[in-house]
Amino acid sequence: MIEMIDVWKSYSNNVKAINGINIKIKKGEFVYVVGPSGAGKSTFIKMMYREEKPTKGDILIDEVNLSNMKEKEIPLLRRRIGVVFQDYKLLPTLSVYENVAFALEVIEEDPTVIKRKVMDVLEIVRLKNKARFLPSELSGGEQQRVAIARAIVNKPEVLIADEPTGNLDPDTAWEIMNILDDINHNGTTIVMATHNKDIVNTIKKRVLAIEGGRVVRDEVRGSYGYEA
Ligand SMILES: Nc1ncnc2c1ncn2[C@@H]1O[C@H](COP(=O)(O)OP(=O)(O)OP(=O)(O)O)[C@@H](O)[C@H]1O
Repeated sequence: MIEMIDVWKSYSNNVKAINGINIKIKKGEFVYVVGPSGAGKSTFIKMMYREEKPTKGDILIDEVNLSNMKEKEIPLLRRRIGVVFQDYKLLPTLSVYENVAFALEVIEEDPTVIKRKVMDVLEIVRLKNKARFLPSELSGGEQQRVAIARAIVNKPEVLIADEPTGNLDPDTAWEIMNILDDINHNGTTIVMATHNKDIVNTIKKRVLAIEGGRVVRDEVRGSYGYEA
């Protein structure tokens, strides 16, 4: 369902971040993206939701080619792909409920449908009881759970996570992983960049290791392979 064919990415400062990547990710897979700092993991991930455009090559999500996608088509793509970041990126003046509902309001969903969908998804991340809270009134793990709820409320086919446990203590990181694992078991494809050695070595999944903008390892039930 996700395919990269001979993908290259140079930034305007001439940094060559991705240097010829060919990969296929099947529907329902869970893939860890690992590698040293500066290896190109974030760039690889950003190209999957068209935050960055490849300099060369094709990126296909099902039949849609992101490389020649028009700007006006991007919002439709973002409905099919949920994204979670290390720093949550919640809107600070909106409540938990409003942060999640926002993703549906922008697509003009019916208000009663919005309410049902938001409460359903807050149930999945176990935050129904904090729906009226502001992000600043939540712990880091709770904020990340809101961000996950927002990312999955549109029922995307793919969930992309860039270091989702990077700011969290080990126990909270495990809690987030268990939620991501549940979401994956319900059929959502997950691609997650991470530096968390314990998680990668314990919850075994496919591992793509990137170094110098190339895939240097692709293992079905891989290990982290670097010192933490
Ligand atoms: N917007 C940008 N403009 C110019 N260069 C960039 C930009 N973003 C990333 N780079 C460069 O591209 C290379 C790959 O960066 P990237 O953020 O993809 O690595 P990473 O593997 O995610 O690193 P980390 O683990 O530290 O987050 C680095 O040399 C980085 O400095």
